[in-house]
Amino acid sequence: MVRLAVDGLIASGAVHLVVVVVPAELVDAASALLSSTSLTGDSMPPVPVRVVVGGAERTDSVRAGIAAAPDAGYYLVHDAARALTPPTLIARVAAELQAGRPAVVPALPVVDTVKSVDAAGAVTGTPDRALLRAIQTPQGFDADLLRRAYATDLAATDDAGLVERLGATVHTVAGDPLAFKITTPLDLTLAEAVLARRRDAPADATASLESAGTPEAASADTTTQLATADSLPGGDSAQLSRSADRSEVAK
Ligand SMILES: C[C@](O)(CO)[C@H](O)COP(=O)(O)O
Repeated sequence: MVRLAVDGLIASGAVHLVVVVVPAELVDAASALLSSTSLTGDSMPPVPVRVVVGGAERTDSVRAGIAAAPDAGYYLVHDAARALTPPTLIARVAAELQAGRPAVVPALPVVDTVKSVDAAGAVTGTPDRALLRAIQTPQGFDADLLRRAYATDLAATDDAGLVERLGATVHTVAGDPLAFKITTPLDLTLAEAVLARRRDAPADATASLESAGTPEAASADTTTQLATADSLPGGDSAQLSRSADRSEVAK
């Protein structure tokens, strides 16, 4: 999953450096796994991949990743668990940063009705589904903004949550069903099916899967969608890829 996630970031053409954050005991294995990953198309320079040690919480790991790329102009924070994220989605997030957005996240409409509950499990409310979005990665940020967010002691389940607490506006772009988080055994079965189908019919596998979610996803997009993968201006952009260190990931 880490390898696929890093390959996707590089294939987007939008990154200059990838920092992979892993538990200490997996540094050697990750380094070996990724040693031949700094590959790009014929006309592009290779993208270096650095492996660094993370921390106990998501925020500790992202903080370590930021420290490993101190000169970046932009950061894309990505989950290795979203290993099948299409490079076009990564490029879409990067393009919005390039266009001047300080914080950009991929979003999909929510298909289930969502309820809040109290500690006893009793329903306390039903938020309007039309106003909800499921948020994916990579999440893109102006580097100074993300560094400021990480200079605080705030906690959140995603990086955009930290940036929101600073009062910054976070913009959404259309997410992609293929950027789903591979967390449960069922997710893994789906991921394997996607990869098998890609091997058997590379051209139409992704297209048909993407089209299943695209019209609704497009309606969630509050910004212009660009499908090109231009490099970001003004110095390095860095990718922080979370390690697949979740205990619930199926082995
Ligand atoms: C960042 C994220 O993928 C957005 O949906 C999600 O919050 C990550 O959660 P995790 O518990 O760290 O996997």
